[in-house]
Amino acid sequence: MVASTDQRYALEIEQLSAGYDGTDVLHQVSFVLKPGEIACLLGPSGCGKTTLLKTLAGFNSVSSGQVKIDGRLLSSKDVNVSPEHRAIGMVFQDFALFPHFSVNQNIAFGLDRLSKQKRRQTVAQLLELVGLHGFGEQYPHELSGGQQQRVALARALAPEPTLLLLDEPFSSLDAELRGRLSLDIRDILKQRNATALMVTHDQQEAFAMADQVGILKDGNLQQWDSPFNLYHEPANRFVANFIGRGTLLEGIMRSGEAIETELGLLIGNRAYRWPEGHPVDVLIRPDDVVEDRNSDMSAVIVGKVFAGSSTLYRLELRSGKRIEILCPSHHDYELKDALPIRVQADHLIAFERHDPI
Ligand SMILES: Nc1ncnc2c1ncn2[C@@H]1O[C@H](COP(=O)(O)OP(=O)(O)OP(=O)(O)O)[C@@H](O)[C@H]1O
Repeated sequence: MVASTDQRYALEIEQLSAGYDGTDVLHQVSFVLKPGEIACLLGPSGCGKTTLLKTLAGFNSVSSGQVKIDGRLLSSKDVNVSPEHRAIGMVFQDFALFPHFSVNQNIAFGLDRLSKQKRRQTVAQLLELVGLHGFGEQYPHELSGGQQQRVALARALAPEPTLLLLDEPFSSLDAELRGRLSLDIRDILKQRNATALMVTHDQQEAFAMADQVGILKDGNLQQWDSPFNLYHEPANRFVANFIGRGTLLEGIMRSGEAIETELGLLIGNRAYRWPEGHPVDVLIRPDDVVEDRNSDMSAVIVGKVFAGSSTLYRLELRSGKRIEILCPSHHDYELKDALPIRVQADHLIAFERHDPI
């Protein structure tokens, strides 16, 4: 095994390509996780999220690149440390608790090396941590889905793995429970200073839980960044469309930071790299547009989704292009009303448009 000179990272993935039967599904994926960081992988179905977790866990071989955990080389073309020697914990969507073991026995499963007393102590601490004090003698079938998932987490954390992998751990739970549990689990992981990588389909969940989020498309990592940056600084059109809501509006550069669009001359508050006259597409998010009774620009309401404290309106512009706007829900409009609007954005993301107008 090769010891890394750089011990700052819990996980280092460098130029990793891996797949099945000689065909790569992941292509030169690189990112790092610091100790105690939580990251999520997002991407369309089939993009390779689970394959990446399986490769990190040691179930898939690597065709090129390498995986290091805590500075230890675990996977490369010539090295493949077996799953049980990787110090990795795993939590999957179907919990996979042992049905004939009590909660205590499930959590103690990977703790053979500890003395009986230490084992009992560790299990009690973990039960407390996951909010299941007093449930130790119960069996999995006597617990709710959320409680079972907490036991699965406690079991995975018990041997103090260097890295925890979670594959859609909340997907079989209802929406409300997922929301609560994801925040609880973030707190639990942070209290343990655990380093974790989670696959999810749910952007809100990823944003709520993760310090870093990776966006995969066709096995290629598009961006590895904080949730804030993914939303506000998407690296390309794919990320811009995939993350959050928004519309790409056609525009023409009028100066270093001004773009003419059908919503008027927009000042992007950033230096773009294109010359005057260059065609671009500007990303307009629902929070970039506000209602403004003094504006002489309006758009027709063609859709309305009430969401309690706010309402999302879909508006049709003169060109037929649709944008969305988020309004406080006490500002109530009807379909077909003309809503006066103004673009109010701190900064605007634009992409070069290759097609001539
Ligand atoms: N055991 C396997 N053998 C061969 N190909 C596989 C195997 N498992 C997955 N694949 C293929 O690898 C690609 C990536 O699959 P993977 O399960 O990693 O995607 P995913 O992003 O996790 O998808 P989802 O979001 O639908 O769970 C897909 O094209 C899939 O068909």
